[in-house]
Amino acid sequence: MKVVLVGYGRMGREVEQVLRERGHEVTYRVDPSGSGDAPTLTPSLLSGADMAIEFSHASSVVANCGIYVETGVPAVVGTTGWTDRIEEVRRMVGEKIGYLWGANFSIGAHLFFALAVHATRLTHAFPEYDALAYEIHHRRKKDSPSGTALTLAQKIIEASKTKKRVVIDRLSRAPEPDELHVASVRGGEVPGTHTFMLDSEADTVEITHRARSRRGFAVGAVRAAEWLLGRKGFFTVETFIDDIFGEVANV
Ligand SMILES: NC(=O)C1=CN([C@@H]2O[C@H](COP(=O)(O)OP(=O)(O)OC[C@H]3O[C@@H](n4cnc5c(N)ncnc54)[C@H](OP(=O)(O)O)[C@@H]3O)[C@@H](O)[C@H]2O)C=CC1
Ligand SMILES: O=C(O)C1=N[C@H](C(=O)O)C[C@H](O)C1
Repeated sequence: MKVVLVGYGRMGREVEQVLRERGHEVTYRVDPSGSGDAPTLTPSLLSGADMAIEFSHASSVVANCGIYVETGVPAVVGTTGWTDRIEEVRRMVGEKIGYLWGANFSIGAHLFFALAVHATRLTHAFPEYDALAYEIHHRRKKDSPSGTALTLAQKIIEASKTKKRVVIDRLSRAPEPDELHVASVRGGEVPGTHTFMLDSEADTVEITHRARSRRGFAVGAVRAAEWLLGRKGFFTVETFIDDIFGEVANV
């Protein structure tokens, strides 16, 4: 595949390495910081491209989607922090191009989601267990909570009989029993750690996904791009995971 990288920061560089290893070609790197070949995405940069892979900033996702649709180039998007506009993007995409978004492309994160959802269902019989979640990321991360934490929270709300709403950040009050509290910590170089906890008077059950590096995210994104080629419509990474690994993504 001839791939345009949109966003050439930590993830863009990692994706480039995986693309090379898997026999793909990077035709342009788009990044406003001066580290790429061009500062912003334009339709001409996508000419002749088979795919765009975007790890950029939340503020650019919707405008870039318009350019993918205009040029007919499919895109895999890993950028987080913009899902308040997901329905707008879904409508823009329609059946015109293939567009796949995921908050976390690492396979282990999807095993983590599946385990957390299963554990939540098991606690239907044990209401003494309360659920909570927290995530830790490097000091340069711009969005909070992480896209992965928000995705996890949505899945837990759907699976839980008690938790109905997500509350984030610092609470200056006690959470209500139907609120799932999701907290974020930022610092150091942590590539991404997410913990789901079930806690009772007797004990604690913890499920953690801890990325060792960004490689797992990048491999997943490139595999998702290979999967997307030739497909049309708006997909999330769960569809791709489900397709290649069976029911893991949707237990
Ligand atoms: N789905 C997944 O598996 C993963 C998702 N992510 C997400 O990916 C995103 C990027 O992460 P990461 O690479 O660590 O961040 P970085 O800050 O290292 O890289 C993002 C780059 O995108 C650039 N950028 C900003 N606006 C645009 C634009 N309009 N067009 C092209 N490039 C742009 C930034 O430039 P500048 O700094 O000048 O603004 C920056 O160089 C984040 O939203 C993060 O949460 C990260 C890891 C895994
Ligand atoms: O910004 C990051 O680094 C990461 N962002 C994604 C998220 O917001 O969930 C995925 C991963 O945790 C790394």
